[in-house]
Amino acid sequence: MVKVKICGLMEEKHLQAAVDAGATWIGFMFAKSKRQISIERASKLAKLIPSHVQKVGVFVNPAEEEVHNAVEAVGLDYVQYHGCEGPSFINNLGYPAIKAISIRSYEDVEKASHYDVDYYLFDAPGTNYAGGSGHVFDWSLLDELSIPKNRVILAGGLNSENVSRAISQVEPFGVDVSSGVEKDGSKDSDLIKRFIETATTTSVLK
Ligand SMILES: O=C(O)c1ccccc1N[C@@H]1O[C@H](COP(=O)(O)O)[C@@H](O)[C@H]1O
Repeated sequence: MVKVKICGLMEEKHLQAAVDAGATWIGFMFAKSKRQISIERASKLAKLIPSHVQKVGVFVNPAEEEVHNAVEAVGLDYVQYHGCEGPSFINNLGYPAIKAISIRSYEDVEKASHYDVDYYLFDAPGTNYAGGSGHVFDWSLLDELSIPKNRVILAGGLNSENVSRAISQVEPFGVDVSSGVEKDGSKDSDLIKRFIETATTTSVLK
């Protein structure tokens, strides 16, 4: 079954909807974004998350100190690097890591092979911010991967209408969504439930 990450949660009711519907990862956005959350607020919300659901902190070119503080205060299980962080920066920090890579071309896909991380998150390039644009990239660029599929998380403009197609085509380990579970600019519990149900009931076998 495909794993699901719901990203950019800021309110208790939406977090609860994601947990109840079976999310594997909950993402807190610490980088500059309309979904940015403070460490204090994320720490409070994190206390409501059961231990089988993993907490991911999303950063864009952070200072090391910033990452250490958030991991400790929030109890993050993974750090998602969504900027231009290099392999040595990520390795030196030493936390379980997800490296996001913006995909415009096959050369971008190949950048994944430079990193030794737990998961590779392939996303569309950002517009106002480094990610969370709601745009889809050309999934066929992932047809020939040099990294194992069980390390791939697909992101970028996913929603309950296109996620089944995305899973059938890319066969990722997980999918990640932010804008696609929002209504009028805010997260929506029904959209979160529908997305998780659709993704987790889609067969990964072609
Ligand atoms: O969500 C944001 O605002 C954001 C800002 C800066 C870096 C990453 C961000 N979000 C990440 O992008 C993916 C895809 O978002 P979407 O589904 O296309 O809206 C999202 O899941 C976050 O991991």
